[in-house]
Amino acid sequence: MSPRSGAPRSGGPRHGGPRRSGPQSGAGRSGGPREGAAAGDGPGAHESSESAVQPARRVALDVIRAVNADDAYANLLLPARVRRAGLNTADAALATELTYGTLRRSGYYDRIIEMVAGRPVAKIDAPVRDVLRLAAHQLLSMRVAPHAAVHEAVQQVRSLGKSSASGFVNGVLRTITRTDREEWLHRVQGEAASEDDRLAVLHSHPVWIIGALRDALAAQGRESELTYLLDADNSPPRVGLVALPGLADRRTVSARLPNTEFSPIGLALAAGDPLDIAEVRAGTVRVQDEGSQLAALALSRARPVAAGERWLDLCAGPGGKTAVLAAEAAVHGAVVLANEVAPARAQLVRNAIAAVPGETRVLELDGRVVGPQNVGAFDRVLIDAPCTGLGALRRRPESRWRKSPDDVVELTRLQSELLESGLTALRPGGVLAYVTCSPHLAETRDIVAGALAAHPELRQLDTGRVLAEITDGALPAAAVGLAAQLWPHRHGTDAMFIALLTTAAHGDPSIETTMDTVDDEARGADRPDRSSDVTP
Ligand SMILES: C[S@@+](CC[C@H](N)C(=O)[O-])C[C@H]1O[C@@H](n2cnc3c(N)ncnc32)[C@H](O)[C@@H]1O
Repeated sequence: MSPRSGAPRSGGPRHGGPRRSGPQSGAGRSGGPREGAAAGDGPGAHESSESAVQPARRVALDVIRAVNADDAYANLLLPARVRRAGLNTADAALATELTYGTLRRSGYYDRIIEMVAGRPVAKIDAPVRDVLRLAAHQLLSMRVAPHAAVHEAVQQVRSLGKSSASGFVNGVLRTITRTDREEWLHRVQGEAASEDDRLAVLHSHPVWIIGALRDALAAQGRESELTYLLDADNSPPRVGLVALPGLADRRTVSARLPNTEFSPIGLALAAGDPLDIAEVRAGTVRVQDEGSQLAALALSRARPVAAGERWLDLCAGPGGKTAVLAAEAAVHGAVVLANEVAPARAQLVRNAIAAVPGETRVLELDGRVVGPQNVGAFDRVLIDAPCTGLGALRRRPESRWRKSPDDVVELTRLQSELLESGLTALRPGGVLAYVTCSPHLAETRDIVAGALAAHPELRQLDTGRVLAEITDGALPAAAVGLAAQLWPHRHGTDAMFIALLTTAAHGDPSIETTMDTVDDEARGADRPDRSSDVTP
């Protein structure tokens, strides 16, 4: 079966600092346009230029500045800025494309800016650099008239109090417009130091992430799909909604919205504000990626629920999966305990489950202590572990540039400890779902293999089979061993990894009928040394 996403799109660069100081293009060779003084150029010019900037571009630059200068999150800040600016629907869509597109592809644009300017982007004044990236996105990836993009960029740099850099901005951007997009792609690829570097620049992912994604696809025999995945990471995700079981009837809502392809409780929102939907305002329909829905259902539907079961959601914030689990539990007379270490996120969990009847308590503990305090107390446990989020790059445009291989090292330690705690909390014969929104093998396969190696009594359930039942056989090619790996390019979901584990409880027939064979390979018998996975 071929991947779902369409033809590859252009774009993409690497993160981080300068790699090339030497100019490559004609303009670069001659030293490139001069940036001028970096400091503010006088108050009066600033205000009048600001009002001259088109509102969507003003909002986009504002958000990009906050992301790059203050570590803000675009997906959180943009909606607030759009509201504050009172943008109409068309301008809001434009601001979103400008912001997300620029942040995602800034690595690619940086390489071109470096070629033209004749210096590393790190040596360009940060606000000026952001103006250049925003304009480069319009010139290289959007259908914006070049003169409009250049003119607005010059106005923007003035509005930032950097009038002396306006000639530099004008020069760099005009030089970019003189070469067509295909030729830029060609030139940038010609500069690449290796095949992974070429893909990194072309698809705007850091090189170490290219390697991690390649390894994860290869584990499924799908390495050839890498460029489809990279393209999908650069494409806006569709908005998915979940109709909480027992609280919202998907058939009623789907009279207005189409069902999603795989999740039996999912709906797709093609356009518009989810808050325009009454059920969303009531909290019975929620925004949620289809992959997250399937992860929660894999646990709640792994086997029939007995009334009175106790379920634990150990890393619950902000509560998307808790809401599904709590709704499922309420239907069957089970009870959920949620836990989230960050108090603000624990509050989001409480908000997420406000519409769900029943008493779902939310603790605010380090998940590593919850197991030892509740030995064998839960029938089902969800460990939706903190992870690099490499499977959700579509949603968080800046995140790929913020993560590093060091994060993998730190996170994998925490993931193992949280899984250990969850296993301690699991009653013999109970079911545990280990889930990440990352396909990185060190965070997925290796964590599960470590647990299997440490606990001879532990077994893997056939997650692919459980998902096949949930989706009525519709989910293609998700199995990776006895676990499951979803993909943006293949399933249109975030790249969720799901592994179902159980301990064999003597005489528990429900386990014997759902349990597949033990995956000895996953236990680590022939496990390759993955330590190299976390180096760039
Ligand atoms: C991937 S997110 C969970 C997403 C959530 N299940 C949902 O569907 O909305 C991981 C969560 O684990 C939390 N976390 C990180 N370290 C933790 C710890 N030691 N104990 C418990 N939670 C932790 C993070 O704050 C984050 O909210």
